[in-house]
Amino acid sequence: MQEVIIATKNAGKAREFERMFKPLGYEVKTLLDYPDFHDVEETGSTFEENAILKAEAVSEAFGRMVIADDSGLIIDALGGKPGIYSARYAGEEKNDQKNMEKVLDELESIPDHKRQARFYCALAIAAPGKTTVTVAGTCEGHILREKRGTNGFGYDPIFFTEEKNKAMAELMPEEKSQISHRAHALKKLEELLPSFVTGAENS
Ligand SMILES: O=c1[nH]c(=O)c2ncn([C@@H]3O[C@H](COP(=O)(O)OP(=O)(O)OP(=O)(O)O)[C@@H](O)[C@H]3O)c2[nH]1
Ligand SMILES: [Mg+2]
Repeated sequence: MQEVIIATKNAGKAREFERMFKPLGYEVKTLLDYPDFHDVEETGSTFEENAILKAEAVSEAFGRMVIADDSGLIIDALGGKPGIYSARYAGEEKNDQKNMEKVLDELESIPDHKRQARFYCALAIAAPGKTTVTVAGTCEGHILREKRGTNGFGYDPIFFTEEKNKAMAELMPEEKSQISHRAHALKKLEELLPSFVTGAENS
């Protein structure tokens, strides 16, 4: 089986990529398999810039094809926040529960019809000697008034998808992998993958 390295330390993302790559014939490795690998600073001002920073840093270190995901939640009533700061919205320690509480507090006075939001995912693919490419996907919905469901990660319990008529955290993993921002972005990346394989991916 071919191996693909995803430059992430986020266990929720890692699970979703494992599920989505399996039918494509790729075994997923992430930075959770290489816990000593340093954190790549996300100093970009867009999702795409941060995805490129992560993919290129890890690709250079491993000499291999690497994919990185930079993603987040964009809430219209908050002028696009938390956006690229989604992981650390309530503080440096990256706490999903505190992030959701902060969003719910900030939206308390916002009526139901003004709670539109979307998840955004930029994927960057980098390989030695190749020009890095990015693709993106989105998933539309709105922010609930309280948490629902226990699946997924991040803001999934407060994000309602009209497409499934459920909170994201109420979806089975295979359902989220049909409609998510990450799934839509990966669909676009799929056809580019073969041209990035370096040969070192065959395990
Ligand atoms: O409910 C959610 N469902 C999702 O499907 C989702 N995708 C992204 N997010 C949020 O956006 C941050 C990414 O920030 P991010 O791209 O910097 O990743 P991260 O710092 O968690 O890990 P890494 O990949 O950088 O190692 C995450 O932590 C989450 O808060 C999501 N929330
Ligand atoms: Mg990050």
